[in-house]
Amino acid sequence: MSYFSYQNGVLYAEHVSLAEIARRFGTPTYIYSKAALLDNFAAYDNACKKHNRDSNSALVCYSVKSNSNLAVLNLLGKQGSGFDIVSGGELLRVLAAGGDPHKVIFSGVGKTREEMRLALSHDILCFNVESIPELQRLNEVAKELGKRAPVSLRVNPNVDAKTHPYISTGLKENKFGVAYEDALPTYRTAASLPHIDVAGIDCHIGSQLLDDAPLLEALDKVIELIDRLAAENIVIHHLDIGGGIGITYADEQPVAVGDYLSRLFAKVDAWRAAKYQGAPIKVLFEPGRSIVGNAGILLTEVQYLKHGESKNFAVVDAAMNDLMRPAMYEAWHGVQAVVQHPASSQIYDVVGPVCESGDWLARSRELAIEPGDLLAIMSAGAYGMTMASNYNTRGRAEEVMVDGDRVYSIRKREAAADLFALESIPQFKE
Ligand SMILES: Cc1ncc(COP(=O)(O)O)c(C=O)c1O
Ligand SMILES: N[C@@H](CCCC[NH3+])C(=O)O
Repeated sequence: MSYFSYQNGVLYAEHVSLAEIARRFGTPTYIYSKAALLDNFAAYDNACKKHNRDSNSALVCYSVKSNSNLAVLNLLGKQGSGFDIVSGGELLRVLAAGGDPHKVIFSGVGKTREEMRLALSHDILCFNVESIPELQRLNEVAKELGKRAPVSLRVNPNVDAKTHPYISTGLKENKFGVAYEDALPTYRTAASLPHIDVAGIDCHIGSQLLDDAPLLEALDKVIELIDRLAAENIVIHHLDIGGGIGITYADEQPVAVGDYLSRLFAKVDAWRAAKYQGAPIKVLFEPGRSIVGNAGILLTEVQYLKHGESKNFAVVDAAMNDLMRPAMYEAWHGVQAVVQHPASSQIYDVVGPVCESGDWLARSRELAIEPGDLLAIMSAGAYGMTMASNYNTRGRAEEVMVDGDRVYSIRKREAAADLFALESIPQFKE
């Protein structure tokens, strides 16, 4: 199903015209489709059910960093989703959205004591620990609270995810996880610490993966480790394979979530049957982009058309502070005119008002546009609003959710003037 499509020459989100959204909510505005979010989550959920997994034997822990809007978290939580967090702030957002802390896993290389306390006090499902010093710190903090911390080690399987180097995380040179060779001794340390409970094993090899072969290769390596740990009586109760499945930005053809999960569960089931008399192991997933990426777009208005010496620029009212991906990774996002009209087309770079040459959203696109026209920046639901900043003292975009023929604001626009009002003005003495 297409959640964003043209009807009589106007681009719609589900059954609401983007022109109407701009009129009601202004621009720039992130627009999310509720149906897309539900369908994308269901792709995981249905594949788990198809392979006879219930919530005790499989759990989707949506990766909050990809889109942490409270309405999005609330919607997914109501579908039974757990959450993968990387900060105390993300835990507070999950709680504010009504998410279940017992379904929260905490990833990240730099957890502070305060964040550990917060997570322990809410009895989260598991800490994905990334180093021995972190393990020791967690043991101390759990001791202070009179608790035991459930732990997975994030193992770095040294598998090439074949994605952009900035979003590849499972190689030796990446800062993430414990080296594969060090995993056994690190588990021995974990098992010896009085306030640590070894619960699982975790890996996450990168993002925007189009093929599941590297994920299945990582799974093989994780399985091998679990067997070696079992030989030492260190029992692993869950296996977390991370997130990483990609989406279509241009013409990429990512593996279907259902196919990937089928192959993964087939491997897991065959292994458990061969080595553990069929005793199941719980499988966790940490998807972000594949749930929200194509469920969102960024709506912006053309302010000026500027014809430079060698290029034409469409200056719009969204910028790198709203959508950082093009500036940061030279990421490609589709750009569609909301109203198709007969103006003659030209090749434009779509740029924002921020004072950086890197402030572009799209390059060399053929567009038939005039000042005042609306453009939709496609596939912007993941790592869009969550990576936004107030650079250039710009306010933040509005966010709305479309549900059939209804649309509602899910975050009040923050104008630059609001930012100013938040700060007290310092008094300088002569
Ligand atoms: C630890 C961890 N889990 C899950 C994710 C979500 O990844 P994706 O959005 O590619 O599914 C990320 C981001 O890459 C991550 O770093
Ligand atoms: N922010 C990245 C993905 C990072 C994944 C986090 N480990 C993107 O926009 O593609």
